[in-house]
Amino acid sequence: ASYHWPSPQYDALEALLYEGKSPSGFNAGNLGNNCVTRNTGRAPPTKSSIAAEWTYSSFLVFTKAYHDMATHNITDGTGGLDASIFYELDRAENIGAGQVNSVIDFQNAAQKYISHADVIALGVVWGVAACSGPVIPFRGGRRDALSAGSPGVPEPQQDLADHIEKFRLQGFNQEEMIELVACGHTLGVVRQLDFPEIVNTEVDFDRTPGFDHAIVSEYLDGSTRNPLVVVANKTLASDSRIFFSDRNATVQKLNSPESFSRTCSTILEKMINTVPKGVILGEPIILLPVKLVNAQITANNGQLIFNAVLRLTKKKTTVTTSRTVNMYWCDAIGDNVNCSKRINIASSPVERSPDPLGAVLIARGLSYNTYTFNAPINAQASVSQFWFEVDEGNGSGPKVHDNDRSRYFVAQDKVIHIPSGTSTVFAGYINNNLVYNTTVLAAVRTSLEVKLLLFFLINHMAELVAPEDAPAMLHGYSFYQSTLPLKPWGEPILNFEILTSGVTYTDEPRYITDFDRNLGQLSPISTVPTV
Ligand code: HEM
Repeated sequence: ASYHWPSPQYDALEALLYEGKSPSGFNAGNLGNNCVTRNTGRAPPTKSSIAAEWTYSSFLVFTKAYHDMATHNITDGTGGLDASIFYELDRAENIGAGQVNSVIDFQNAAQKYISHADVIALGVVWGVAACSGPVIPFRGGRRDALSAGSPGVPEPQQDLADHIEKFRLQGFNQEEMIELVACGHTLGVVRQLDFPEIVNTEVDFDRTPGFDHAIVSEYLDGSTRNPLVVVANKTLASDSRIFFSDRNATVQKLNSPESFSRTCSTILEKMINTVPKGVILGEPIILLPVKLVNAQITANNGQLIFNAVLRLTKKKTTVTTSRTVNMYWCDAIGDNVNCSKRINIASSPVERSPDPLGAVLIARGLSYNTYTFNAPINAQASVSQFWFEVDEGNGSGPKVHDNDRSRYFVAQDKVIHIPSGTSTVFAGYINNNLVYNTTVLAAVRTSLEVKLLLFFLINHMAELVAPEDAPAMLHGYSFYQSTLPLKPWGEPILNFEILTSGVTYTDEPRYITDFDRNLGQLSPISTVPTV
């Protein structure tokens, strides 16, 4: 199946996987810059520290992903990677306060198109890629459980037969069990806080922070400090029992960079794709070379604007200095409807490179640029279809990107979001959580009789009303406003729903801040006659 716009779920999963852009609006792209192997403790609750939290969260979530998946039972097909972990945190087998924090962070990251379970699976892909491991293929479509699953997480004091049986129930044979434990324990530590009978501080499973075969090479050459091997009380030496359970045959096979990377990619893919019976995962999410990131009608300083953002990927090594990108569009109403007379053109978009890159992009040696158009339009013309032309400036001529000839379109222009009247203001703390007041300004076509106008912000909802001190006129539109106190996590994302006499219009969720940054610079526009 090939990609065709609009595919909002694919777009959301693709952005999260490759750009590290969370559906709750938080940019987790910094994951790619770090392979943090120690949980240094929960950072104080400031906005800037959220990024740091994510860095180790993705890593901690790696453990959580296994713990979540461990509820799978091959006999009846129940359990698996289904985010049931949220209901299981009070179990002894899920010990570890840091882990609870990381799960709550990830809980907030899910949204309309992405389940919590998909975010947990992504944590594994990110965590491994950020630590220079393989890029595990990722599919979306996991479904969230509504209650706890059956217990199944192995614990160090259990004997070998017990562990073999637990992994068998999860769908892994003995060799796969050894692989999974080695691949999991190449990252991270055992903490005194959680396991005082094993360590009296924090001890790494191996000496290298990266995702590599040191976990098995150190074990095989006898230099290992792995707490689950060298612990004095041998009852707790579960890694030792597991690795030696086939006389080291499997760990020996894993003892090279290539075989470790290849085997771990396969076994971890199997782990994140272990889902309850009946859940069907989608195709692997591939990086889109050409992607429409955003398209909406909006306004600034009384000017109606058609805002569109195109994303183009490139190899990090290829520098394209002479690339030009133009946007073409047709009017939706008036005497030039659907380009009956003229085609509109916007040029010189604002070009941006990502800051910073997501882990999976770095691992793939890829980067991207976005091209933001802000074309001034008027309410009597609006926008129907649009498309792009890209010229790399290398003599090969312009290339049309028109969504496989069906072109892109603006979903609706009835209710529009006005970024300049939208703000989040720090309001204080509630139970150690930051609280912001979020004010949202929208404009609605004056011709519509509005019965109810709602906006949604993460899990919150509020009604918008005409503001007392309305901003300057916007021809063809009237303003509506509301303020909502909420505990945001990352950067808020919003969408509107408007009930008029007869029809309900809903717009797509958008990131407030993403969009704010892009406004202000209008694109030069021109027209050519339709031939
Ligand atoms: C018999 C099976 C297993 C046992 C007994 C076991 C036991 C443990 C223990 C005791 C810790 C220390 C946790 C802490 O101090 O908070 C740990 C950490 C960890 N385990 Fe396992 N584990 C097993 C299998 C796995 C598997 C299959 C994976 C993933 C594929 C995995 C991934 C991890 C990771 C990434 C950490 C480090 C977490 C961190 O640093 O925060 N483990 N494990």
